[in-house]
Amino acid sequence: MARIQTFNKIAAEGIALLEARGHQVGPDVHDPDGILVRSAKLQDITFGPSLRGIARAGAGVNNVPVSRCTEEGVVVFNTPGSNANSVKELVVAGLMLSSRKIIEGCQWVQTLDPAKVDVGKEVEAGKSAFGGPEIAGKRLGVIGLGAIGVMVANAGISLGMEVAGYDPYLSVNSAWGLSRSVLRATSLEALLADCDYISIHVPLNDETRGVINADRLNKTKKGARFLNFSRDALVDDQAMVKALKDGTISTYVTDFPTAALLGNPGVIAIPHLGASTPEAETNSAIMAAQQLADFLEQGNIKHSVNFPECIMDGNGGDRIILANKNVPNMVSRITTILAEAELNISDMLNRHRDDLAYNIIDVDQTISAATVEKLQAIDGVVMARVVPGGAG
Ligand SMILES: NC(=O)c1ccc[n+]([C@@H]2O[C@H](COP(=O)([O-])OP(=O)(O)OC[C@H]3O[C@@H](n4cnc5c(N)ncnc54)[C@H](O)[C@@H]3O)[C@@H](O)[C@H]2O)c1
Ligand SMILES: O=C(O)[C@H](O)COP(=O)(O)O
Repeated sequence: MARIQTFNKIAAEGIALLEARGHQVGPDVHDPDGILVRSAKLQDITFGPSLRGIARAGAGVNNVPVSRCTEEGVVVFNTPGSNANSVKELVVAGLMLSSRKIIEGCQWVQTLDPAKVDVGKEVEAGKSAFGGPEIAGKRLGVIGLGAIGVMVANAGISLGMEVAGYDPYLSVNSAWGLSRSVLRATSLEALLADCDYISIHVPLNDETRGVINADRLNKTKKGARFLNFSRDALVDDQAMVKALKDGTISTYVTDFPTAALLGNPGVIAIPHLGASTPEAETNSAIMAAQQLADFLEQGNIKHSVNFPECIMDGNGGDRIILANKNVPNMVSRITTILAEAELNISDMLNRHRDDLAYNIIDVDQTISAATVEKLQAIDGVVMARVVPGGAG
């Protein structure tokens, strides 16, 4: 049994999956082996020595101190694509809201006093103040063509838009899913200069922080509508407010409101609702719970953002999982210690990702605590554990 601490309300299906597998789950669990989280910030949390994995039920991991986790041998998971449809649907709504003055119009209708005016007559007389263009035939630029960006780009095509995409790291999987009608923008600047509607779908990291800055906004097509359903810090708020004031951007739709944006005309601020559908919450919770349980029970790693993918069927005997710096001679040092302990390796898988290697090693005999200690003491070993319950 593992102890799993939750840091947000996680959909019941995910909790049930873990409990059905015999794990203790909840917000008050102490000394956790695993953490299950949505958007709660974990940067200021000190992790105890028992922690082995963190599963983010969702896509963005900027709330998790991933580098620190890697150094401490903690595997971080996310759930790619689990909430993409939910976000895509809200982006489609955002396109409409950015184009037609639906929110202002609805707010105005609520101000009409039926005791004083004929509401139907007043609506017909006043509606011309709330018109706006159709999106069909206009050009949509999608920055980042991952799980969400591909769906948004394809939805744009279905809605009769011309769509251009920009993603220097486009995966083969995304390329397969992308409509052939989507044009390739040669650069971010070219996309910004050419598009009437722009939607950004990239992770927040050191490369993308502030990617939409004053310089790029100055080069953006006059009157463009900008949608941000990714993260607040991708966009320089002050520069966006200025662009809204001078008409460079006509509407900024964001799922990540900040103090600097509130009260500015042209801002449509949504309270981070992109993934708030029962379908997305259930999908994400189940995927996160499954991945965390598979890792804690068997050492298998799927959809980690800091460890390599590594999955091996067990043989029913003891299993060691071990992470080490990806430098020469590590495997021989590990296997030497196992040989000295007279352990026969029945199966072994070694994978690496950047500077980190991860090993799953099944042996025919029982592994002693002393052997694990020797493995942990090898210079360059970040983490070594016997998976409780063996590799069956
Ligand atoms: N509003 C919400 O509730 C909500 C929900 C899910 C995800 N998100 C945000 O959306 C982001 C994207 O989610 P996803 O599921 O599509 O992730 P994803 O990993 O499937 O796709 C991200 C894409 O961005 C691309 N990319 C990375 N750096 C880039 C750059 N500098 N320029 C252009 N493209 C770049 C990658 O190649 C990848 O194709 C998440 O990281 C998260 O921050 C928000
Ligand atoms: O990155 C994500 O998956 C989204 O921002 C969703 O966040 P949430 O799980 O807090 O709704």
